[in-house]
Amino acid sequence: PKKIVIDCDPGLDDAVALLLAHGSPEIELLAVTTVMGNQTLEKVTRNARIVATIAGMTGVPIAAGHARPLVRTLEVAEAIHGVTGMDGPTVPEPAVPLDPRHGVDLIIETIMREEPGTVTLVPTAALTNIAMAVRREPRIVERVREVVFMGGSLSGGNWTPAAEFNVATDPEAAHIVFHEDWPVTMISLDVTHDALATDDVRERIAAIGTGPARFVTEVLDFYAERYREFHGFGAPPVHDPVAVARVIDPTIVTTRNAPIDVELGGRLTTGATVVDVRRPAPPDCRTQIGIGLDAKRFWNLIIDALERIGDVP
Ligand SMILES: Nc1ccc([C@@H]2N[C@H](CO)[C@@H](O)[C@H]2O)cc1
Ligand SMILES: [Ca+2]
Repeated sequence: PKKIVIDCDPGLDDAVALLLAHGSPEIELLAVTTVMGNQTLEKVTRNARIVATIAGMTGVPIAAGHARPLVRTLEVAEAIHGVTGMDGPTVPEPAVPLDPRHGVDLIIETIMREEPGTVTLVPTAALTNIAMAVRREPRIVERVREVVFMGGSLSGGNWTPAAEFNVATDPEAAHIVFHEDWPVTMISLDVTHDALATDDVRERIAAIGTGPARFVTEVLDFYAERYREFHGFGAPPVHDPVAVARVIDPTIVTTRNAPIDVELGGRLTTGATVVDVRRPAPPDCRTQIGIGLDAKRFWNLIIDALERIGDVP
């Protein structure tokens, strides 16, 4: 199985990404770290522990990372994820402990402990923890197998007209991560907008009939309601699990090599990911962007993972 660390801000879709990783035999989830974004660090960290409780995910360390962006001020996505950061579902009290280490230290320790080239970093939030990990221990760059990041956009943002939320929340951190000499695959809005939680998908998940499946149904129903309110359609893109699906089965996401940069000084465009697709990428280009998703196989992965998790006492 592929060893991964998920750095997340649960977050309705982060929650689905965690369950997909936990229920997939192709994934060995070594650690979960949290970072501010969809809600405050305190709230998203509580949510990560709640998801672990629902999934019966014991033995995977969960550690909190940074509470603020490197330079700018935090604006949470409360309108979408709610005041708790995971509104909608009825949830238990978290019964999985919080690891006392800082999330950045857990990322570094995990990578430095495992065989070089075996750990994939899967950030599904602002890149603050990843950037700080790189600055604190530069040796992780050569040891990480790949960074598979949900974020960015080739065609307009969802937080500003130009910027996707995870990059807009901490553009300087994203700039750091995209300019290190490691392979980065950017799973952008252009790919995740095909990961739509349609009524049919939600019914198939509800039919699984287990506790975790009920939780995901309630998450997606709430998310759909919010998307209808804000974007006028009720089949919301479930962004974060697409990054995990890419690690599980790379053929589910088609990609192409392209240089990626981040705007830090635009009056209207700060946080925009600027991808150069004018010509074939130079041979030493280590960044690639998602350009297509096999949505049918994507949702089959999620349903399979939930069926494998089964009911949790
Ligand atoms: N409207 C909206 C804002 C933020 C997010 C979060 N940011 C990323 C998508 O932009 C995902 O990681 C998701 O958790 C999703 C929807
Ligand atoms: Ca997220």
